[in-house]
Amino acid sequence: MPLVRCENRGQGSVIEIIEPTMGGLMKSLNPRIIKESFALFEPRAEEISAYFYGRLFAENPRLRAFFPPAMDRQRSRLFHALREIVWSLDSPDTLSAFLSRLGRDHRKFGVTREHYDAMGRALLATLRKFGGDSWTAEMESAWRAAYATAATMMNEAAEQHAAEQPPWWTGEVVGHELRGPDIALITVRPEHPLPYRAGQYVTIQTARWPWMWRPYSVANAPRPDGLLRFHVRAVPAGWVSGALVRDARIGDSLLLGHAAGAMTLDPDSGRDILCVAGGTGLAPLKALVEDANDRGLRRDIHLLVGARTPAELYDLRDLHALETDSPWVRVVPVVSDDPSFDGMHGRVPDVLDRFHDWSDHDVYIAGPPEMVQRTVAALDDLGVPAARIHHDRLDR
Ligand SMILES: NC(=O)C1=CN([C@@H]2O[C@H](COP(=O)(O)OP(=O)(O)OC[C@H]3O[C@@H](n4cnc5c(N)ncnc54)[C@H](O)[C@@H]3O)[C@@H](O)[C@H]2O)C=CC1
Repeated sequence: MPLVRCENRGQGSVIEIIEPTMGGLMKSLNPRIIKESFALFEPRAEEISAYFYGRLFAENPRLRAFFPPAMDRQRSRLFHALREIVWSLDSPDTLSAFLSRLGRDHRKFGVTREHYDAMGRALLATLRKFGGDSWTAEMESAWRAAYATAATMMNEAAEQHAAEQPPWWTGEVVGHELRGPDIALITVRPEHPLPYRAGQYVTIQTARWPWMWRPYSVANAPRPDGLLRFHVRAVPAGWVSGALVRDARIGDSLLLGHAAGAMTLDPDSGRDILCVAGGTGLAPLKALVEDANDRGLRRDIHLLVGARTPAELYDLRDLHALETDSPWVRVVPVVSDDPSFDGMHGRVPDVLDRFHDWSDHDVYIAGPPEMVQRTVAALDDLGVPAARIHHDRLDR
Protein backbone atom coordinates (compact mmCIF):
# COMPACT_ATOMS: atom_id res chain seq x y z
CA MET A 1 0.00 0.00 0.00
CA PRO A 2 1.54 3.34 -0.96
CA LEU A 3 2.32 6.12 1.53
CA VAL A 4 1.78 9.69 0.51
CA ARG A 5 4.06 12.64 1.18
CA CYS A 6 2.35 16.03 1.07
CA GLU A 7 4.43 19.12 1.56
CA ASN A 8 4.54 22.76 0.67
CA ARG A 9 7.54 23.94 -1.32
CA GLY A 10 7.12 27.66 -1.79
CA GLN A 11 4.22 28.22 -4.17
CA GLY A 12 3.81 24.60 -5.26
CA SER A 13 2.49 21.88 -3.00
CA VAL A 14 3.95 18.48 -3.68
CA ILE A 15 2.04 15.24 -3.44
CA GLU A 16 4.07 12.11 -3.90
CA ILE A 17 2.93 8.58 -3.44
CA ILE A 18 5.78 6.66 -1.90
CA GLU A 19 4.74 3.78 0.40
CA PRO A 20 1.92 2.29 2.60
CA THR A 21 -0.26 3.83 5.40
CA MET A 22 -3.86 4.19 4.41
CA GLY A 23 -5.01 4.07 8.05
CA GLY A 24 -2.86 7.11 8.86
CA LEU A 25 -4.13 8.91 5.80
CA MET A 26 -7.77 8.28 6.63
CA LYS A 27 -7.14 9.69 10.12
CA SER A 28 -5.62 12.88 8.73
CA LEU A 29 -8.76 13.58 6.65
CA ASN A 30 -10.88 16.49 7.70
CA PRO A 31 -14.29 15.98 6.04
CA ARG A 32 -15.90 19.05 7.64
CA ILE A 33 -13.30 21.47 6.25
CA ILE A 34 -13.41 19.79 2.84
CA LYS A 35 -17.20 19.94 2.63
CA GLU A 36 -17.36 23.57 3.75
CA SER A 37 -14.68 24.67 1.32
CA PHE A 38 -16.18 22.63 -1.54
CA ALA A 39 -19.37 24.67 -1.14
CA LEU A 40 -17.27 27.72 -2.12
CA PHE A 41 -16.24 26.07 -5.37
CA GLU A 42 -19.42 24.35 -6.55
CA PRO A 43 -21.14 27.43 -7.99
CA ARG A 44 -18.08 27.99 -10.22
CA ALA A 45 -17.65 24.37 -11.27
CA GLU A 46 -17.34 25.03 -14.99
CA GLU A 47 -14.85 27.85 -14.69
CA ILE A 48 -12.78 25.93 -12.15
CA SER A 49 -12.69 22.76 -14.27
CA ALA A 50 -11.63 24.74 -17.34
CA TYR A 51 -8.84 26.44 -15.38
CA PHE A 52 -7.74 23.13 -13.86
CA TYR A 53 -7.32 21.39 -17.22
CA GLY A 54 -5.73 24.48 -18.77
CA ARG A 55 -3.17 24.56 -15.99
CA LEU A 56 -2.63 20.79 -16.06
CA PHE A 57 -1.88 20.83 -19.81
CA ALA A 58 0.25 23.98 -19.63
CA GLU A 59 2.45 22.39 -16.96
CA ASN A 60 2.38 18.89 -18.46
CA PRO A 61 1.87 19.21 -22.23
CA ARG A 62 2.35 15.46 -22.70
CA LEU A 63 -0.83 14.81 -20.73
CA ARG A 64 -3.01 16.51 -23.34
CA ALA A 65 -2.76 13.43 -25.56
CA PHE A 66 -4.47 11.35 -22.84
CA PHE A 67 -7.71 13.32 -23.14
CA PRO A 68 -10.25 13.62 -25.95
CA PRO A 69 -10.19 16.66 -28.26
CA ALA A 70 -13.51 17.96 -26.87
CA MET A 71 -13.16 18.42 -23.11
CA ASP A 72 -16.74 19.38 -22.16
CA ARG A 73 -17.74 15.97 -20.78
CA GLN A 74 -14.39 15.55 -19.10
CA ARG A 75 -14.83 18.85 -17.27
CA SER A 76 -18.20 17.88 -15.88
CA ARG A 77 -16.77 14.50 -14.89
CA LEU A 78 -14.10 16.21 -12.80
CA PHE A 79 -16.67 17.92 -10.61
CA HIS A 80 -18.88 14.87 -10.54
CA ALA A 81 -15.97 12.84 -9.15
CA LEU A 82 -14.98 15.56 -6.68
CA ARG A 83 -18.57 15.77 -5.44
CA GLU A 84 -18.76 12.01 -4.91
CA ILE A 85 -15.47 12.02 -3.04
CA VAL A 86 -16.30 15.03 -0.88
CA TRP A 87 -19.69 13.68 0.16
CA SER A 88 -18.40 10.23 1.01
CA LEU A 89 -15.31 11.32 2.97
CA ASP A 90 -16.83 10.28 6.27
CA SER A 91 -18.19 7.03 4.90
CA PRO A 92 -15.04 4.93 4.25
CA ASP A 93 -16.86 2.03 2.55
CA THR A 94 -18.64 4.24 0.03
CA LEU A 95 -15.47 6.24 -0.58
CA SER A 96 -13.40 3.15 -1.08
CA ALA A 97 -15.96 1.57 -3.47
CA PHE A 98 -16.15 4.74 -5.56
CA LEU A 99 -12.39 5.28 -5.73
CA SER A 100 -11.71 1.65 -6.49
CA ARG A 101 -14.05 1.85 -9.44
CA LEU A 102 -12.46 5.09 -10.59
CA GLY A 103 -8.94 3.65 -10.25
CA ARG A 104 -9.89 0.57 -12.24
CA ASP A 105 -11.61 2.68 -14.91
CA HIS A 106 -8.58 4.92 -15.28
CA ARG A 107 -6.38 2.00 -16.33
CA LYS A 108 -7.83 2.21 -19.81
CA PHE A 109 -6.54 5.80 -20.05
CA GLY A 110 -2.98 4.62 -19.30
CA VAL A 111 -2.85 6.65 -16.06
CA THR A 112 0.32 6.26 -13.95
CA ARG A 113 1.53 7.61 -10.61
CA GLU A 114 3.28 10.44 -12.36
CA HIS A 115 -0.09 11.56 -13.71
CA TYR A 116 -1.68 11.45 -10.27
CA ASP A 117 1.10 13.70 -8.93
CA ALA A 118 0.63 16.19 -11.79
CA MET A 119 -3.16 16.20 -11.29
CA GLY A 120 -2.72 16.76 -7.55
CA ARG A 121 -0.44 19.76 -8.10
CA ALA A 122 -2.82 21.29 -10.64
CA LEU A 123 -5.85 20.67 -8.40
CA LEU A 124 -4.27 22.31 -5.35
CA ALA A 125 -3.08 25.27 -7.40
CA THR A 126 -6.59 25.66 -8.85
CA LEU A 127 -8.34 25.52 -5.48
CA ARG A 128 -5.84 27.99 -4.02
CA LYS A 129 -6.49 30.40 -6.88
CA PHE A 130 -10.29 30.19 -6.73
CA GLY A 131 -10.34 30.09 -2.92
CA GLY A 132 -8.76 33.58 -2.95
CA ASP A 133 -8.86 35.30 0.43
CA SER A 134 -11.10 32.58 1.88
CA TRP A 135 -8.45 29.90 1.33
CA THR A 136 -6.75 28.99 4.63
CA ALA A 137 -3.76 26.85 5.62
CA GLU A 138 -6.22 24.45 7.25
CA MET A 139 -8.08 24.01 3.93
CA GLU A 140 -4.81 23.54 2.10
CA SER A 141 -3.71 20.70 4.33
CA ALA A 142 -7.20 19.10 4.40
CA TRP A 143 -7.37 19.08 0.58
CA ARG A 144 -3.83 17.78 0.24
CA ALA A 145 -4.63 14.89 2.58
CA ALA A 146 -7.92 14.19 0.77
CA TYR A 147 -6.30 14.17 -2.66
CA ALA A 148 -3.46 11.99 -1.44
CA THR A 149 -5.94 9.52 0.02
CA ALA A 150 -7.97 9.42 -3.17
CA ALA A 151 -4.90 8.96 -5.38
CA THR A 152 -3.60 6.21 -3.12
CA MET A 153 -6.87 4.31 -3.16
CA MET A 154 -7.19 4.64 -6.95
CA ASN A 155 -3.64 3.43 -7.43
CA GLU A 156 -4.15 0.47 -5.17
CA ALA A 157 -7.33 -0.53 -6.99
CA ALA A 158 -5.61 -0.16 -10.37
CA GLU A 159 -2.68 -2.34 -9.26
CA GLN A 160 -4.96 -4.99 -7.82
CA HIS A 161 -7.13 -4.97 -10.94
CA ALA A 162 -4.05 -5.22 -13.19
CA ALA A 163 -3.37 -8.64 -11.69
CA GLU A 164 -6.86 -9.81 -12.64
CA GLN A 165 -7.90 -8.15 -15.90
CA PRO A 166 -6.34 -6.26 -18.83
CA PRO A 167 -6.99 -2.48 -19.00
CA TRP A 168 -9.13 -3.07 -22.12
CA TRP A 169 -10.05 -5.71 -24.67
CA THR A 170 -9.88 -5.46 -28.43
CA GLY A 171 -12.97 -6.66 -30.25
CA GLU A 172 -13.94 -7.17 -33.88
CA VAL A 173 -17.24 -5.99 -35.30
CA VAL A 174 -18.87 -9.16 -36.65
CA GLY A 175 -22.40 -7.82 -37.14
CA HIS A 176 -23.79 -4.39 -38.01
CA GLU A 177 -27.49 -4.11 -38.67
CA LEU A 178 -29.24 -0.79 -39.22
CA ARG A 179 -32.71 -0.79 -37.65
CA GLY A 180 -33.66 2.73 -38.75
CA PRO A 181 -31.79 5.80 -39.92
CA ASP A 182 -29.98 6.29 -36.60
CA ILE A 183 -30.13 2.98 -34.73
CA ALA A 184 -27.74 0.06 -35.22
CA LEU A 185 -27.47 -3.32 -33.57
CA ILE A 186 -23.78 -4.10 -33.43
CA THR A 187 -22.25 -7.47 -32.59
CA VAL A 188 -18.66 -7.60 -31.36
CA ARG A 189 -16.36 -10.56 -30.81
CA PRO A 190 -13.80 -9.75 -28.10
CA GLU A 191 -10.35 -11.19 -28.78
CA HIS A 192 -10.35 -12.70 -25.26
CA PRO A 193 -13.41 -13.43 -23.11
CA LEU A 194 -14.74 -10.26 -21.47
CA PRO A 195 -16.35 -11.15 -18.14
CA TYR A 196 -19.63 -9.40 -17.35
CA ARG A 197 -23.06 -10.02 -15.87
CA ALA A 198 -26.33 -9.52 -17.75
CA GLY A 199 -27.52 -5.94 -17.19
CA GLN A 200 -24.00 -4.45 -17.01
CA TYR A 201 -22.40 -2.03 -19.45
CA VAL A 202 -18.93 -1.69 -20.95
CA THR A 203 -17.23 1.37 -22.41
CA ILE A 204 -16.32 1.45 -26.10
CA GLN A 205 -13.65 3.39 -27.98
CA THR A 206 -13.55 3.61 -31.78
CA ALA A 207 -10.42 4.16 -33.88
CA ARG A 208 -12.01 7.35 -35.14
CA TRP A 209 -12.11 9.04 -31.70
CA PRO A 210 -9.04 8.05 -29.66
CA TRP A 211 -9.37 8.44 -25.85
CA MET A 212 -13.11 8.89 -26.09
CA TRP A 213 -14.84 6.09 -24.21
CA ARG A 214 -18.62 5.85 -24.09
CA PRO A 215 -20.73 3.37 -22.11
CA TYR A 216 -23.14 0.94 -23.78
CA SER A 217 -25.04 -1.87 -22.13
CA VAL A 218 -24.48 -5.36 -23.42
CA ALA A 219 -27.81 -6.41 -24.90
CA ASN A 220 -27.39 -10.15 -24.39
CA ALA A 221 -26.72 -12.45 -21.48
CA PRO A 222 -23.18 -13.97 -21.45
CA ARG A 223 -22.89 -16.62 -24.17
CA PRO A 224 -20.48 -19.50 -24.68
CA ASP A 225 -19.14 -17.86 -27.87
CA GLY A 226 -18.43 -14.62 -25.96
CA LEU A 227 -20.25 -12.39 -28.48
CA LEU A 228 -21.50 -9.01 -27.26
CA ARG A 229 -24.42 -7.19 -28.79
CA PHE A 230 -25.01 -3.44 -28.48
CA HIS A 231 -27.97 -1.19 -29.34
CA VAL A 232 -26.64 2.19 -30.43
CA ARG A 233 -28.51 5.32 -31.42
CA ALA A 234 -26.54 8.06 -33.22
CA VAL A 235 -27.38 11.24 -31.34
CA PRO A 236 -26.49 14.75 -32.62
CA ALA A 237 -23.49 15.43 -30.35
CA GLY A 238 -22.62 11.74 -29.91
CA TRP A 239 -19.23 11.32 -31.56
CA VAL A 240 -18.76 7.68 -30.63
CA SER A 241 -22.38 6.64 -31.24
CA GLY A 242 -22.30 8.42 -34.63
CA ALA A 243 -19.11 6.56 -35.56
CA LEU A 244 -20.60 3.24 -34.43
CA VAL A 245 -23.88 3.65 -36.30
CA ARG A 246 -22.67 5.35 -39.49
CA ASP A 247 -19.01 4.44 -40.00
CA ALA A 248 -18.40 1.07 -38.32
CA ARG A 249 -18.05 -1.85 -40.70
CA ILE A 250 -17.75 -5.60 -40.25
CA GLY A 251 -14.10 -6.41 -39.57
CA ASP A 252 -13.40 -3.10 -37.76
CA SER A 253 -11.62 -3.20 -34.40
CA LEU A 254 -12.99 -1.55 -31.29
CA LEU A 255 -11.63 -1.22 -27.78
CA LEU A 256 -13.84 -2.38 -24.91
CA GLY A 257 -13.43 -1.40 -21.24
CA HIS A 258 -14.27 -3.72 -18.36
CA ALA A 259 -17.88 -4.30 -17.31
CA ALA A 260 -19.53 -2.14 -14.67
CA GLY A 261 -22.97 -1.47 -13.28
CA ALA A 262 -25.16 -2.88 -10.54
CA MET A 263 -28.40 -3.52 -12.43
CA THR A 264 -28.21 -7.30 -12.35
CA LEU A 265 -30.78 -9.98 -11.50
CA ASP A 266 -31.18 -11.30 -8.01
CA PRO A 267 -31.73 -14.98 -8.89
CA ASP A 268 -32.86 -15.79 -5.34
CA SER A 269 -35.61 -13.21 -5.09
CA GLY A 270 -38.46 -15.35 -6.43
CA ARG A 271 -40.56 -12.25 -7.23
CA ASP A 272 -42.03 -11.55 -10.68
CA ILE A 273 -40.23 -8.99 -12.79
CA LEU A 274 -41.15 -5.72 -14.47
CA CYS A 275 -38.69 -4.25 -17.00
CA VAL A 276 -39.31 -0.71 -18.23
CA ALA A 277 -37.33 0.30 -21.32
CA GLY A 278 -37.12 3.70 -23.05
CA GLY A 279 -35.55 3.69 -26.53
CA THR A 280 -32.18 1.94 -26.67
CA GLY A 281 -32.42 1.53 -22.89
CA LEU A 282 -33.96 -1.75 -24.01
CA ALA A 283 -30.45 -3.24 -24.33
CA PRO A 284 -29.69 -4.16 -20.68
CA LEU A 285 -33.28 -5.26 -20.07
CA LYS A 286 -33.20 -7.67 -22.97
CA ALA A 287 -30.01 -9.11 -21.47
CA LEU A 288 -31.78 -9.50 -18.10
CA VAL A 289 -34.72 -11.32 -19.68
CA GLU A 290 -32.30 -13.67 -21.46
CA ASP A 291 -30.44 -14.17 -18.21
CA ALA A 292 -33.65 -15.09 -16.36
CA ASN A 293 -34.41 -17.60 -19.12
CA ASP A 294 -30.86 -19.02 -19.14
CA ARG A 295 -31.05 -19.52 -15.39
CA GLY A 296 -34.36 -21.30 -15.73
CA LEU A 297 -36.15 -18.76 -13.52
CA ARG A 298 -39.76 -19.20 -14.50
CA ARG A 299 -40.89 -15.86 -13.09
CA ASP A 300 -43.50 -13.78 -14.92
CA ILE A 301 -41.72 -11.00 -16.77
CA HIS A 302 -43.43 -7.90 -18.16
CA LEU A 303 -41.24 -5.93 -20.56
CA LEU A 304 -42.60 -2.47 -21.34
CA VAL A 305 -40.86 -1.08 -24.39
CA GLY A 306 -41.28 2.68 -24.81
CA ALA A 307 -40.59 4.50 -28.07
CA ARG A 308 -41.63 7.82 -29.52
CA THR A 309 -42.94 6.35 -32.80
CA PRO A 310 -43.79 2.84 -34.03
CA ALA A 311 -40.76 2.99 -36.36
CA GLU A 312 -38.54 3.40 -33.28
CA LEU A 313 -39.71 0.07 -31.85
CA TYR A 314 -36.59 -1.22 -33.54
CA ASP A 315 -36.39 -4.67 -31.94
CA LEU A 316 -40.02 -5.76 -31.88
CA ARG A 317 -39.55 -8.73 -34.18
CA ASP A 318 -36.88 -10.29 -31.93
CA LEU A 319 -38.87 -9.46 -28.81
CA HIS A 320 -41.95 -11.19 -30.17
CA ALA A 321 -39.81 -14.25 -30.96
CA LEU A 322 -38.53 -14.16 -27.37
CA GLU A 323 -42.12 -13.96 -26.16
CA THR A 324 -43.15 -16.95 -28.30
CA ASP A 325 -40.24 -19.05 -26.98
CA SER A 326 -40.88 -18.02 -23.37
CA PRO A 327 -44.60 -17.91 -22.48
CA TRP A 328 -43.81 -16.31 -19.08
CA VAL A 329 -42.48 -13.21 -20.89
CA ARG A 330 -44.95 -10.53 -21.98
CA VAL A 331 -43.76 -7.69 -24.21
CA VAL A 332 -45.84 -4.48 -24.23
CA PRO A 333 -44.87 -1.78 -26.76
CA VAL A 334 -45.83 1.74 -25.69
CA VAL A 335 -45.67 4.66 -28.12
CA SER A 336 -45.71 8.27 -26.90
CA ASP A 337 -45.70 10.55 -29.93
CA ASP A 338 -47.94 8.92 -32.55
CA PRO A 339 -51.69 8.77 -31.80
CA SER A 340 -52.25 6.51 -34.83
CA PHE A 341 -50.27 3.66 -33.19
CA ASP A 342 -52.36 0.54 -32.89
CA GLY A 343 -51.36 -0.29 -29.29
CA MET A 344 -50.72 1.35 -25.94
CA HIS A 345 -50.24 5.13 -26.04
CA GLY A 346 -48.34 7.39 -23.67
CA ARG A 347 -45.01 7.83 -21.99
CA VAL A 348 -43.93 4.72 -20.15
CA PRO A 349 -44.03 6.22 -16.62
CA ASP A 350 -47.61 7.36 -17.26
CA VAL A 351 -49.02 3.98 -18.33
CA LEU A 352 -47.69 1.90 -15.44
CA ASP A 353 -50.91 2.09 -13.46
CA ARG A 354 -53.02 0.86 -16.37
CA PHE A 355 -52.64 -2.87 -16.17
CA HIS A 356 -51.08 -4.36 -13.08
CA ASP A 357 -50.21 -4.04 -9.43
CA TRP A 358 -46.41 -3.94 -9.40
CA SER A 359 -45.95 -3.65 -5.65
CA ASP A 360 -44.61 -7.20 -5.29
CA HIS A 361 -42.32 -7.09 -8.36
CA ASP A 362 -38.60 -6.57 -8.84
CA VAL A 363 -38.34 -3.65 -11.25
CA TYR A 364 -35.54 -2.82 -13.69
CA ILE A 365 -35.50 0.46 -15.63
CA ALA A 366 -33.28 1.83 -18.42
CA GLY A 367 -33.74 4.74 -20.81
CA PRO A 368 -33.35 8.51 -20.95
CA PRO A 369 -32.46 9.87 -17.47
CA GLU A 370 -35.68 11.86 -17.12
CA MET A 371 -37.79 8.87 -18.11
CA VAL A 372 -35.97 6.77 -15.51
CA GLN A 373 -36.56 9.41 -12.81
CA ARG A 374 -40.24 9.71 -13.65
CA THR A 375 -40.66 5.94 -13.73
CA VAL A 376 -39.08 5.63 -10.28
CA ALA A 377 -41.44 8.33 -8.97
CA ALA A 378 -44.48 6.64 -10.54
CA LEU A 379 -43.52 3.27 -9.04
CA ASP A 380 -43.07 4.90 -5.66
CA ASP A 381 -46.62 6.26 -5.94
CA LEU A 382 -47.80 2.75 -6.83
CA GLY A 383 -46.27 1.33 -3.66
CA VAL A 384 -43.17 -0.42 -5.02
CA PRO A 385 -40.49 -0.35 -2.29
CA ALA A 386 -37.35 1.57 -3.37
CA ALA A 387 -35.12 -1.42 -2.61
CA ARG A 388 -36.83 -3.39 -5.41
CA ILE A 389 -36.32 -0.71 -8.08
CA HIS A 390 -33.05 -1.08 -10.00
CA HIS A 391 -31.43 1.28 -12.51
CA ASP A 392 -27.94 2.42 -13.48
CA ARG A 393 -26.68 5.76 -14.70
CA LEU A 394 -25.04 5.50 -18.10
CA ASP A 395 -24.36 9.19 -18.66
CA ARG A 396 -21.05 9.41 -16.73
N1 LIG B 1 -27.75 2.09 -25.68
C1 LIG B 1 -27.66 1.54 -24.49
O1 LIG B 1 -26.98 0.54 -24.29
C2 LIG B 1 -28.38 2.15 -23.32
C3 LIG B 1 -28.96 3.40 -23.41
N2 LIG B 1 -29.52 3.97 -22.30
C4 LIG B 1 -30.05 5.30 -22.36
O2 LIG B 1 -31.32 5.21 -22.96
C5 LIG B 1 -31.61 6.43 -23.59
C6 LIG B 1 -32.20 6.08 -24.93
O3 LIG B 1 -32.49 7.22 -25.66
P1 LIG B 1 -33.44 7.19 -26.92
O4 LIG B 1 -33.38 5.86 -27.59
O5 LIG B 1 -33.06 8.39 -27.73
O6 LIG B 1 -34.89 7.37 -26.27
P2 LIG B 1 -36.06 8.38 -26.65
O7 LIG B 1 -35.68 9.76 -26.28
O8 LIG B 1 -36.49 8.10 -28.04
O9 LIG B 1 -37.21 7.93 -25.61
C7 LIG B 1 -37.59 6.59 -25.46
C8 LIG B 1 -38.85 6.50 -24.62
O10 LIG B 1 -38.72 7.22 -23.42
C9 LIG B 1 -39.83 8.12 -23.29
N3 LIG B 1 -39.35 9.39 -22.73
C10 LIG B 1 -38.40 10.19 -23.25
N4 LIG B 1 -38.24 11.28 -22.47
C11 LIG B 1 -39.12 11.14 -21.45
C12 LIG B 1 -39.44 11.93 -20.31
N5 LIG B 1 -38.83 13.09 -20.08
N6 LIG B 1 -40.40 11.48 -19.47
C13 LIG B 1 -41.02 10.32 -19.70
N7 LIG B 1 -40.75 9.52 -20.74
C14 LIG B 1 -39.83 9.92 -21.61
C15 LIG B 1 -40.33 8.35 -24.68
O11 LIG B 1 -41.70 8.68 -24.64
C16 LIG B 1 -40.11 7.00 -25.29
O12 LIG B 1 -41.17 6.12 -24.92
C17 LIG B 1 -30.35 7.27 -23.64
O13 LIG B 1 -30.43 8.27 -22.65
C18 LIG B 1 -29.27 6.26 -23.25
O14 LIG B 1 -28.20 6.85 -22.52
C19 LIG B 1 -29.63 3.30 -21.11
C20 LIG B 1 -29.11 2.05 -20.98
C21 LIG B 1 -28.46 1.37 -22.07
